[in-house]
Amino acid sequence: MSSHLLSRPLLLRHLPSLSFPLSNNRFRPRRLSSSAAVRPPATPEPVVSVAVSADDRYGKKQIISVTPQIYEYILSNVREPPILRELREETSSLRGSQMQVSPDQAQLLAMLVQILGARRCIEVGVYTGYSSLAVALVLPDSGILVACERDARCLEIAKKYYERAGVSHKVDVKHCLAVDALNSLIQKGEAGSYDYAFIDAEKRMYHEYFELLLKLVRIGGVIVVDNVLWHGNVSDPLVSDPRTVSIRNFNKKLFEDKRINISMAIPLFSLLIALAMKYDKKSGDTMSTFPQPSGFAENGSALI
Ligand SMILES: C[S@@+](CC[C@H](N)C(=O)[O-])C[C@H]1O[C@@H](n2cnc3c(N)ncnc32)[C@H](O)[C@@H]1O
Repeated sequence: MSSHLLSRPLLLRHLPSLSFPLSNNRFRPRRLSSSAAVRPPATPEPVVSVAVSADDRYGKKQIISVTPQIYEYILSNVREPPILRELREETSSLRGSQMQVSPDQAQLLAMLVQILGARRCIEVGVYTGYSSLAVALVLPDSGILVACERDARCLEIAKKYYERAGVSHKVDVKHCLAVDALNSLIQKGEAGSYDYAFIDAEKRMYHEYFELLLKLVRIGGVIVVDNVLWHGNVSDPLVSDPRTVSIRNFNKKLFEDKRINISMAIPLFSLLIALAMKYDKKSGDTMSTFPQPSGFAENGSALI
């Protein structure tokens, strides 16, 4: 999240072009070659591109870049509920299917909700419902997820899956512009009553969504923001299309915002999630207001 970090380009130490058979989970790539067949090397080679900061003061801390093979491995370690898999597969043939969060991201969002002990959640940008269903599945029966989406056809699919998963009673679908839905929640007196929010809609509206959601979440509540790297474009000063500029400015604003604690996490390909936890200005405390996560003991979570 830090503009300090962003201002220091990462050096990418990488192997030559690599290709990865997606079905093979072993960490051994094949080098691309102009000649025909290439024998696999006798000894295993490192398979990852490694990035280190150009600034020596970060030491030799290395960050691996996620190759298709590594990503395949991550995906093979996701416990994706069958109903989510069905929704993902139905969505895969639709226009915009690349927009839905990946199974590993959905698993993380669901775990965050569980760790928070969240009962009241908001999602801005539902599409066909993958991330919202992942959250609704782990909410307690009395929990509620306000799901904001402007596209009626997407919502039909989402509602079908909420129904099939038996979570419809936990999802309050708002078919309208997200800003209108959020303003109406504030007008109804619901400010400070939500535990968790996920922003995943129009990139140039991130500032507006964030300000409204910051009113709606409680102290210690968490706002998760998708796509804050925007395909890596935010770190490239030569890229200046409106969406990139908007997300770059948004990241800077969050970094400087004293009302929240922040963390930029989970780099997967071009995606990166930012977390903002609402801060208590008076006590400087975000933790003391956390409720005990309900059902935590029987549904133990492991963050690995
Ligand atoms: C990236 S997709 C959401 C993906 C979803 N979170 C998932 O994991 O499946 C963004 C969605 O936001 C919706 N959207 C964009 N602008 C919106 C707005 N102003 N109000 C409500 N929904 C909006 C789009 O119609 C689209 O379905």
